[in-house]
Amino acid sequence: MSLFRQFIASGVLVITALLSVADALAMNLDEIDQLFDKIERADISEPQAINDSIASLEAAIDKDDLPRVLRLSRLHCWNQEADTEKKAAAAVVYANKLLGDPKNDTLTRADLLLCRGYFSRLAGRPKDALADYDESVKLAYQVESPRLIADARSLRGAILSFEGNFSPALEDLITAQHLYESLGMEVWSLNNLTELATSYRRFGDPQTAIRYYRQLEEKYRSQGEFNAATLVNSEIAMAYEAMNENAMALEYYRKTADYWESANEPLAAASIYVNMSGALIKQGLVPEAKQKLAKAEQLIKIEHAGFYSFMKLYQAQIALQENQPDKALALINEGEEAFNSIQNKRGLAELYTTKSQTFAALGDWHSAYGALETQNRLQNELQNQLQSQRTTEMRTRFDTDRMANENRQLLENQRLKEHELKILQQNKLLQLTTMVLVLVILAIVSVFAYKQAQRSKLMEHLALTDFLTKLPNRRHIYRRGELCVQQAKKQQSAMSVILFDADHFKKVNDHYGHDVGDKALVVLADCAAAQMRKTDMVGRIGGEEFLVLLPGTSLAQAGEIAERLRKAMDDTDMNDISTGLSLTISAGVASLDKDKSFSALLNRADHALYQAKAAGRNQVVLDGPHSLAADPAAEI
Ligand SMILES: Nc1nc2c(ncn2[C@@H]2O[C@H](COP(=O)(O)OP(=O)(O)OP(=O)(O)O)[C@@H](O)[C@H]2O)c(=O)[nH]1
Repeated sequence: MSLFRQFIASGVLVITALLSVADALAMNLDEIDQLFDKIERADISEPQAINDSIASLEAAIDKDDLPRVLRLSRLHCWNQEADTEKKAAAAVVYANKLLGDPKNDTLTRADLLLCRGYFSRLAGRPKDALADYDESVKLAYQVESPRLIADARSLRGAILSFEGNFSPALEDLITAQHLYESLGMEVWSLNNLTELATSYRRFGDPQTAIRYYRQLEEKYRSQGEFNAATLVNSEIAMAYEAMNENAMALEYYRKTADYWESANEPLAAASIYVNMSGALIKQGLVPEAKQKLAKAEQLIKIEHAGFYSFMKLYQAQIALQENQPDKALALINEGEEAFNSIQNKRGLAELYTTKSQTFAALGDWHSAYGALETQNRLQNELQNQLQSQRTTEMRTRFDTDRMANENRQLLENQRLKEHELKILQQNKLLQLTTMVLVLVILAIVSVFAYKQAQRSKLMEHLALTDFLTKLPNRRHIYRRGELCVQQAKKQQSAMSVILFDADHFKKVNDHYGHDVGDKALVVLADCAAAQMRKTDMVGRIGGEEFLVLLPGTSLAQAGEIAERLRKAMDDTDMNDISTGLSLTISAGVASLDKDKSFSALLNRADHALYQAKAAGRNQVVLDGPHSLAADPAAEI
């Protein structure tokens, strides 16, 4: 029984161990995935912390775990340095190498293309970047990954917006915005919102831009990201200026410039001074504008073409107001060159207005008229552009509902896929647990069945065995007797029985006690069993009465056997059991006759035994003289 208990205990242990191994494994993979998520969501932003996390992922990921190996490869791609064009170009080469891996799945390929495009743009190759972004968006939709679609469309939107291609830019950026917000990816959502707001500003919708910028500023300030909040402030100032709300613009410019001064970022402050001067001049605050431009001039050089061009324009406007048209014209020429180099039409249009006024101040009416014509042409071009942009805006806004619907569908699909995956994983664990449980139950049932069979066998043995002598009991030997008779009849062979009984056993009990009587019976049983062949059977059929079955044995042979037994018993020394104890037996022998029934055979043996007793005991009597003559086996 203790073995059985041990077995159950070990079964329970196996289940517990298996479950805890599965648990530990899942925990480990969970931690790996959580770390991936953190890095990808930009929840970890310190470069050193990112490198450390990637190193620990490298150590933890099994090299046969392909999905995670590929996820790590994508992370490696994005983690390349690109603070110079040279480094960005090296990152493109690295991305190319990763893209060459034949084990890449579609999702990985899409992400690596995006990564290569990103570094191509930083390396000054916007066309390559756009081609990669296009391909990446296509693949991201194929694999229906909302995260990747958001990334690809955000990056593509930014580049399209920069190139002035507003319709597709807004569609990309709005889609990415919905997705990032739905996925709860805050850092990327804010990043994308900045692009979106700037696109609206560039596109001629400063009100919408300001609405987004204000959301961003609030968010950045609440997160303590003051540099980012200040960058947004300067965008707000520019948007107000575009709306001709110069007082508001100035308020934001001042706030921004003060921040960069106190943060010891003089170049950033200088660029704000340039932008600020335009609003100051429009507000009639010329001396302050002059003072700010003087400060800016110390740091803003020709390579900062965007600011340099406006700096020259504003300086020219001041020179003109101060009645110095020659100086103004020289400044205008420098500014014009810079505006042309960056193809800034809006700046050029403003510059040509000042140029026309300057020529007029110089009395050169012809050139003044020419400049005015150029200004008109530029203005018309800008107007037309604005018109087509308005149409674009209408279309994009109209399409917003469609984009939102598409995104909802996409996210729903993603949610379903994740749900299915979860169920699949749970099912696997369930299958494993069920298998283990079934095995354990089978083992337990087998042990039970085995034990039960053993017990039944024992019960049967006990039911057929005499408890004292361990010989077959009456039921057993009678059943065997019937079988032997049937077999003998079938085979036409002889069969005999000896029925023997201890003599005056009552006296033994009375004189020596019941215990001694028991022991004497055991000696008698052992003696009889020892005398017999394997095919014979001795059984105890009553208190001190025994039966011997002798298949294939004639009456005469049986008589001899009975005599041998009688003699053996008579010779047995029983002083070991009790001094002076001796025991004899009387036996009746009968052999299978015409009647051919076991009970008839027994009756005749019983009759012979009765005769042996009557004749004085300690003797063997064969069943009547007729039987000897009639016994066919006797002739064998
Ligand atoms: N010790 C012991 N005695 C038993 C057992 N079974 C029966 N007896 C006794 O055996 C005795 C049989 O007595 P009887 O039937 O009178 O026969 P007997 O004394 O042997 O006389 P004969 O058979 O005529 O020689 C009885 O006293 C029973 O109590 C047993 O298992 N153990």
